Amino acid sequence: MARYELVKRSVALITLTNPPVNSLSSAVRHGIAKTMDRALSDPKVTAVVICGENGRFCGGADIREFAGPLRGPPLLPLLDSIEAGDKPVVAAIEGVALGGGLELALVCHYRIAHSKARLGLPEVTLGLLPAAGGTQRLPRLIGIPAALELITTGRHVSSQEALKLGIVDQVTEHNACEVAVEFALRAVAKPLSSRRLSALTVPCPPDLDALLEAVTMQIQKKARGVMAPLACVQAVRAAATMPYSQGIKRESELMATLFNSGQARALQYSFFAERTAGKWTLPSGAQWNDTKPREIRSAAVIGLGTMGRGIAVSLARVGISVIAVESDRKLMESGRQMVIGMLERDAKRRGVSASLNLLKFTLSLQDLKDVDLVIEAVFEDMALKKRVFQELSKVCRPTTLLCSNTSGLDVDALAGVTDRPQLVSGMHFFSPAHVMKLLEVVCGPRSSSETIATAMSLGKRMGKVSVAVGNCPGFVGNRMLKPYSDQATFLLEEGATPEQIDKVLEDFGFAMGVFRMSDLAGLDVGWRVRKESGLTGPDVDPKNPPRRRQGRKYCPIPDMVCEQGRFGQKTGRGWYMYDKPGGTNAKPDPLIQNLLETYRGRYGIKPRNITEQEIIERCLFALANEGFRILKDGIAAQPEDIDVIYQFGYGFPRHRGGPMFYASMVGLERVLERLEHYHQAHPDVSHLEPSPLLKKLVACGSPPIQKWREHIKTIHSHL
Ligand SMILES: C/C=C(\C)C(=O)SCCNC(=O)CCNC(=O)[C@H](O)C(C)(C)COP(=O)(O)OP(=O)(O)OC[C@H]1O[C@@H](n2cnc3c(N)ncnc32)[C@H](O)[C@@H]1OP(=O)(O)O
Repeated sequence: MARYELVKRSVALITLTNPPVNSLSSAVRHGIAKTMDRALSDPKVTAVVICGENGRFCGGADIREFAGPLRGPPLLPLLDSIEAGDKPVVAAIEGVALGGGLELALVCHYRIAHSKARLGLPEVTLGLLPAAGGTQRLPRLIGIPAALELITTGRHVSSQEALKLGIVDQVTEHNACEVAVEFALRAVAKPLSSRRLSALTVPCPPDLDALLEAVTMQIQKKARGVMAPLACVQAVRAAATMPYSQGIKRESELMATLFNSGQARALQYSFFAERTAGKWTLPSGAQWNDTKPREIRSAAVIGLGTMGRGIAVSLARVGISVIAVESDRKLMESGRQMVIGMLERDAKRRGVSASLNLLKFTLSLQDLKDVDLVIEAVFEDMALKKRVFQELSKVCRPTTLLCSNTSGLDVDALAGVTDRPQLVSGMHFFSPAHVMKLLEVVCGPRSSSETIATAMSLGKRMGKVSVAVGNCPGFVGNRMLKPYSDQATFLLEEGATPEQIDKVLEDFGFAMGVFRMSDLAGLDVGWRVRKESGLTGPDVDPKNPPRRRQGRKYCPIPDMVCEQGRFGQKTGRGWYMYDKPGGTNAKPDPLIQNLLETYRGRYGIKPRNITEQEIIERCLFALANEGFRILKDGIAAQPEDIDVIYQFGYGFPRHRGGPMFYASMVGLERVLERLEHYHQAHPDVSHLEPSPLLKKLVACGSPPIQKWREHIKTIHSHL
């Protein structure tokens, strides 16, 4: 796990060998301890270089080991002993030096980085802090403000930025290991005392308290309820105000509070969930690692509305040439201006030149005959989409992949009107498509494995977290949204207000409560869907009992809000009022309060006081309950997929892991018991009836989330 060689007769070269990222597993820590002892005790050795195999220095502690008891030498004393040694040690950083990997580099007396390397202390993103001396050494090296920023955000820096900050001594374009060996030979005669970071005093800014206060406030605003960044601030404060020996104790104490916290478990689960989601399997048995995606050089986007524009930008900025199609010249021209503006702003922010030459705008589908892939992003109307797919089938060459950005319509029905159903899939982007990281890749029953592999790989290339899902109304994300938002509107009937429900959800950690999110997305979209499905509007049978549709309980309040022309932020009025159309500053609106009171009066509903607990349980347990149904129906292959979708597409707080992980943390038995309780109180709300899979898992002793898959026997997997 750590290879030892003697090079240039007197330099001990220690290579970490734990692919793929050379994480500091117990075996690697053991290997470092053994090889360092050997180097320090061998009189032939005058200096040491530490590097990582396969061009990667070290990705930090082995996160998988956190779940078990500590084995092997603990990291902190091991690192302290490297720094205290009397032979110069040089870190040769290629690829990454992250977390414990950077802490290892910081105890080396010198650091050489390859020009393409990335460095950082991302522990905070795992609910932890850099507890192997990182919070004490980095401030001593680069000062409090810069260290505070890196430690509290976990941001990775390039080697060029690391050089500017003073984290590394040299950046090289050549083999960092060879450069480090030469560097080590030159360092032999030099004194080491000034190179031991723990011995340095911290350059402390005069306005330390104000700085720490400002950063704390920033964190509380941005990451409400998240513990780790606040603990990081306290650890850095210790570095600024205490000698190393005491600071390191404070670092350990703070780490102890974080290490076994639910937040740390959720964030570490989220790290692996994101990677698990990329590993899809289809019912045919084809999977991510045995199906080659097609190379996509050119693509077309049909429709230049909000979604189409964002999709065009996402494609062009990764070097794919894009033909954007509109049906109307005026719309095409305004779309062109907006796409160009978005690409220019994006390029400016990234310090690159905008790839405008990759864009072409047209009014004719005939121009698409040679593209590799088409993404249709027209209005959410099945008849219109079918016409587009029929036309594409005639126009595009037979090998062109045809994808729809539908947010919930039947992808197989679209495939059915084409001459190539195997080349059709859904690519459901989230708005704004050039910003939001989630992509649901919808596998129709006839989509080929190559089609899915290509859509997944294209998503990755565009920087998206892509998740393969099955084909059913709403797929995973929007199908689950229904019971969640239904519960929120039922709670309005019973006595809650939009701002009360949103506050509870935002305090839980959601980026936005359900009503603020609906105002942002536009209330008219759901209204149109409800009208089309006969739930509201003139087609509803007047003999229908009030507050019931299609045999189920129905809350018409969202329709009443829309009937008043309140479509959300864009109209300046929705569940809230805004300063102006397009405004974002949501204020409670007395008119909504009136509407709710009148409504309750009309139906004789006596408003009651609704607790925070009830809001959380009814909204979130109903959400997870639908997740269990989705798993049972084979629409998502694993709970991780659902959690990733909710984190990246719906603002579910990452430090809670996602709806399914949250249910597992609360305890499946408790979730079942509460759902049974609420279903008894609302027997006409089917979403509150506990799903068979939840019941089965509880009957099997509530296994950990990683084991749920073993209990899911889908009758027919859609994936
Ligand atoms: C106290 C705490 C201390 C001292 C710590 O050090 S906490 C760990 C801090 N380090 C990190 O947070 C780095 C985490 N890893 C990454 O950010 C990335 O993996 C990477 C930038 C190092 C590489 O990215 P990439 O090339 O895209 O590869 P993947 O992300 O797909 O990773 C490849 C596989 O390696 C597994 N992995 C990565 N890092 C670790 C780790 N530190 N411990 C355990 N396993 C790790 C990752 O899960 C992938 O596994 P598979 O999916 O292939 O099974």
